[in-house]
Amino acid sequence: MKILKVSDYAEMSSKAAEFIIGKLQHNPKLNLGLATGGTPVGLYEQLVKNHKQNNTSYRNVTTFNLDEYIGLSGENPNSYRFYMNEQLFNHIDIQKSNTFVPLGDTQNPQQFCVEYEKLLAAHGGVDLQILGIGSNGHIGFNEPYTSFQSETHLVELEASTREANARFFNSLDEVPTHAITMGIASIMRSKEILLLVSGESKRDALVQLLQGDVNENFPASILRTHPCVTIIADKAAIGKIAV
Ligand SMILES: N[C@@H]1[C@@H](O)[C@H](O)[C@@H](COP(=O)(O)O)O[C@@H]1O
Repeated sequence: MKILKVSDYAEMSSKAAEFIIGKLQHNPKLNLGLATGGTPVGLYEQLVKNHKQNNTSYRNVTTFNLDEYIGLSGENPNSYRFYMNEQLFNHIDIQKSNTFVPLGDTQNPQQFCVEYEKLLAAHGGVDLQILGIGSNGHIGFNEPYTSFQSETHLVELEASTREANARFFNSLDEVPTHAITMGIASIMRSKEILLLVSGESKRDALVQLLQGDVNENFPASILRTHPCVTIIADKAAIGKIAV
């Protein structure tokens, strides 16, 4: 794993944007795996800014999002589909039909998961996957003890994850209890992974990722076994960790 140390959230976001734009210049048909949550908001802002200033094109890009809450339609402002449209897709020249986010209001989540996995394979998989990390080490919505062999599946969210994400909802009760997420094996099939880590609240998770064992009790630890991972972490997240 390569680790790039940056001063703060703003620098993490601009370095991550530069990283993606560099990949797009080599491969305008990039299959880009996207994450939601607070961490990549600044990155998406930078991508939008760059698109406006430099005309970087996403016309031939296909995107796959990691996860979505069960029970929320794409029109619900708390859905990850809505988030992606607002933060990124509505402001760049991507074809909406090439943007895939799991369907939170699907009638048949199990079947949907199988189809999503097929869709990823049919497109030749993800070239570059953007990831954030939960403080318990979750990636996507793969909570601790998720099998490293898992593919896209339905999950029950941990109380700590629902509490961490309650800040986006009116109350904790409104946070869905379940989600669809790409599995650990699905994420690990990406050719390349870019993990963004910002803030003191992620420091313990970063220590565990860099220094702990590769173990299903800490899902992100599997990234240590991937051949091409870059971590961009800010000073607040790194603290005194030797990197
Ligand atoms: N499902 C998302 C993840 O994809 C995200 O990376 C992580 C960290 O979120 P944040 O960036 O808001 O700290 O938790 C959320 O629950």
